[in-house]
Amino acid sequence: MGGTFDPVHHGHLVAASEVAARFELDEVVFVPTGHPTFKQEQEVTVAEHRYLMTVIATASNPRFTVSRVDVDREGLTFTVDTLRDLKAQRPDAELFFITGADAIEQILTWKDAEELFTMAQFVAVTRPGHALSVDGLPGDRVHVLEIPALAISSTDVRERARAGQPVWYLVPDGVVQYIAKHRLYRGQS
Ligand SMILES: Nc1ncnc2c1ncn2[C@@H]1O[C@H](COP(=O)(O)OP(=O)(O)OP(=O)(O)O)[C@@H](O)[C@H]1O
Ligand SMILES: O=C(O)c1ccc[n+]([C@@H]2O[C@H](COP(=O)([O-])O)[C@@H](O)[C@H]2O)c1
Repeated sequence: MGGTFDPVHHGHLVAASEVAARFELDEVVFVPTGHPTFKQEQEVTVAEHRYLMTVIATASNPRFTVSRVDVDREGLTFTVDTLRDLKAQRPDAELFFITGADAIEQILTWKDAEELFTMAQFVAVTRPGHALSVDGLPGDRVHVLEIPALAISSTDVRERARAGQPVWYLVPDGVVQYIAKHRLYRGQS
């Protein structure tokens, strides 16, 4: 599952858990972006903080891991590179890339979009506030999964933290504490 995870929240974790159960996945690899290509206009928290919060959030689940491939790669983050790197590390694995409804909607504008579908299957999960459409995408490589609706976004968590509002129960407890300890999101939205 790729994401900017700024910060990781329970919407991400439920999506990963649901897809893992439905598709009987051995492992869900969370891949925080290095420099997200579609978020160049906005301030994004340094990758190391986002990576560490993702490690904290996933630590208790034996099937969840976190990869540094995008964080450690120079330049903008493209999923075609993510999948290439993951495949090189796990040559025998069948890859599924998990996305929410908003992300899958844009996938045809991603770099090397056609090639992506040859490298992995895609699982598009429902997300409150976003219509889930996979029209025009290859039906044999793109799956749709309805998951419990959690109307949580990283944007909302950042805005709450900045406003001094609680973020308990929107993100894992360790992430609440990490945000407070490092005084994240105090000066941005
Ligand atoms: N509440 C949610 N339910 C289902 N999928 C989600 C949810 N939140 C995020 N996702 C999906 O997780 C992936 C990573 O999302 P991302 O890290 O950009 O979080 P975000 O909450 O959308 O962040 P932001 O508000 O900063 O844009 C995307 O594919 C996104 O669609
Ligand atoms: O490869 C691309 O062109 C591309 C363009 C936009 C987003 N993505 C990926 O989609 C995932 C979610 O991205 P974001 O910006 O919504 O956090 C993340 O893994 C990104 O690397 C990938």
